[in-house]
Parts: sequence; structure tokens; C-alpha cells
Amino acid sequence: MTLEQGIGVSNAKIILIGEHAAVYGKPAIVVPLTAVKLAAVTTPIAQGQLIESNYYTGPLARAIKSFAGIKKLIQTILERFNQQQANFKLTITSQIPAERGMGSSAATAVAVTRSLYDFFDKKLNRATLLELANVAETVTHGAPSGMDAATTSSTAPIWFVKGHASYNLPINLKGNLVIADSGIRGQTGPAVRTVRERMADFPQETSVFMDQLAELALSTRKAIASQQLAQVGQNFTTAQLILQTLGVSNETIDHLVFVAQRNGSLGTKLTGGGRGGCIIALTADQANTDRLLAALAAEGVTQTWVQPLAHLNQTINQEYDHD
Ligand SMILES: C[C@@](O)(CCO)CC(=O)[O-]
Repeated sequence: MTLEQGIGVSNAKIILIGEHAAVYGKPAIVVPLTAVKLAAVTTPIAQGQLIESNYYTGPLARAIKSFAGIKKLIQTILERFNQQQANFKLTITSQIPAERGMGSSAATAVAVTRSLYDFFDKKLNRATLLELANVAETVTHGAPSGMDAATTSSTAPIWFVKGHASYNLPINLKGNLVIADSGIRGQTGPAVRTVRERMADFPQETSVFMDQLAELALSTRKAIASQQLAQVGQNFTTAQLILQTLGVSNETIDHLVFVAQRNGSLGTKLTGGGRGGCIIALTADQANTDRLLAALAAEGVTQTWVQPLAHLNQTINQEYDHD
């Protein structure tokens, strides 16, 4: 075992389009927010296995329930390397707010995996990284689509269809993606259940909505390729209307969408599981971005992020090499 520290980094994720439909095998477009980071650093200590984070600090063995997924992940990795008795402290520092649809739990799993592989001097490929992140995500979320781990580990936008992520969707658009926290915790679990119940009660009608969301994802992909920012925006707003009808929005989100649409946004929707969390809006230029941010601040929104679309123009090789 090396005596040097092991470092793992990941980033936040934002679903541009396709949440909920992704659960039914429809495509989604998801982008990394590379400016919003989470870091996990493993350092050698004399005795024990400790975790230090905003949510839990203490021995790994006693980790609280919300850390159960990460605990299982760490134990899986230690067993894999036959290092169950290793002494270390894992420090997790995050800029990603929890329960806002920004992928904080998957980002933690990704960074912890990278950090431990680095600490034990092991090579890590993308397939293993995603498989291990899924160990934690399955404990935390039940049946994750894998979308969050695929994106929080990526520097490139993703075309995601259940079980498969393609990292070849560079976005060459001018303008900004504005993300605003509604201040309400997202409720992915209950929202996914609501849609499942609708699907059970009204299978044909609900399937039509899923097909429409899939069409919107395809249309958005084309609009990105042909640099039609306004079309991407329209698709956002149409998707929001469908998500609202499916019962996964809420009054606060609807109100913020309404405000954004009147203050410089080309298109606005919820992002992630819904019933809270964040909204996303597209703006064509800095003047409209400033106008939108001022309008959201006037509504009491305290946390916003601005992601220049031009920074989402990367692609990455399907294989991830730890080195
Ligand atoms: C609502 C959902 O589509 C996205 C949650 O971030 C659920 C999933 O894909 O696992």
C-alpha cells in the first residue's frame, strides 16, 4: 500500500431533457457541470477507518443511514483489494447541494471510488467505476438508471438510454444554461412512484407522454447538432408541460418557470426527479442571463449556477483510464 494520499474528483450533473422517460427506456440528454465539484481524499492514518464530510463524520463502521450506500461501496472496494484492515481517513468536500437533482450521491460514489483506487495504486476503467458507483446508488436509490454516475464521472455531455451512455454529444451552442435551486428538496422516489402508478392506471395515455418526451430528446439532439438554441429552449418548455401533466412538478417550480419565461429565458423546465430541486433555463446572451438572475433573486432564489453552453463541447473516449 502506498503511503501517499489518494484523490478522486467528480462533478454535478444536470438532465437537459428525458428525466422520468429514462426510467421507461427512453433517451435522455445529461450534461456535467464541471465547475461544481466534489472531491474525496484518502489519507493514511495510524489506526482505523474514518469518514469526514458535511453530513457524517466518524468511523466508517458506524456510518449513519444516509451513508449506507457509500459504506457498502468502500467495503466492496476494500474486499476487492483484500485491504479490509487498511487504516485511512476519507475526507469528502462537496460543492454539490444534496437532494437537488444535481447528482450529489452518485458524485460521492464516483469520487470515493476514484480516491480509493488512487490510494491503493490501482488502475480503474470506466466500466468498473460505473459498476462500483452503482453498488452505492442501488443502496441509496433502489433501482438507479445509471445516468447520474455516468455523468458525474464525465467531462462530456451524454446521450443516455438505460444501461448505455454515449459520450459523443458535443454541444457547440452560444448562450448559457442557468440552474436555479427552488429551495425545496427534490423528491425523486415519490415522483418516480407517481409516474409508475399513472403508467399502471392509464398505460396508453402515459405511454404517449413518454413517447413525446423521447421525441423531444431526439429533437433536442438534432437542434444541438444544427445549433438551434431557440428550438432547444422550446423543447425544454414543452417537456416541462408534459412533466407537469405527469405530476412531477410542483407550484414553486411552476411559478419559477413562469417567471423565467418572462425574463429572458428561451425555455425552462424542472431537472431531475422533480417535486422540488432545480429548474433549468436557457439564455441567449449575458444581458438575458443577468435579467433572468435578477428576476429569480427577486423571487427569493438564493442559489444559482451559470454554465456557458460553449464549455459543454467535449467528447470523451468510452474508456476511462485512472492514470
Ligand atoms: C427521474 C429520473 O429519470 C432521473 C432522476 O435524476 C430517475 C432515473 O432515471 O433514475
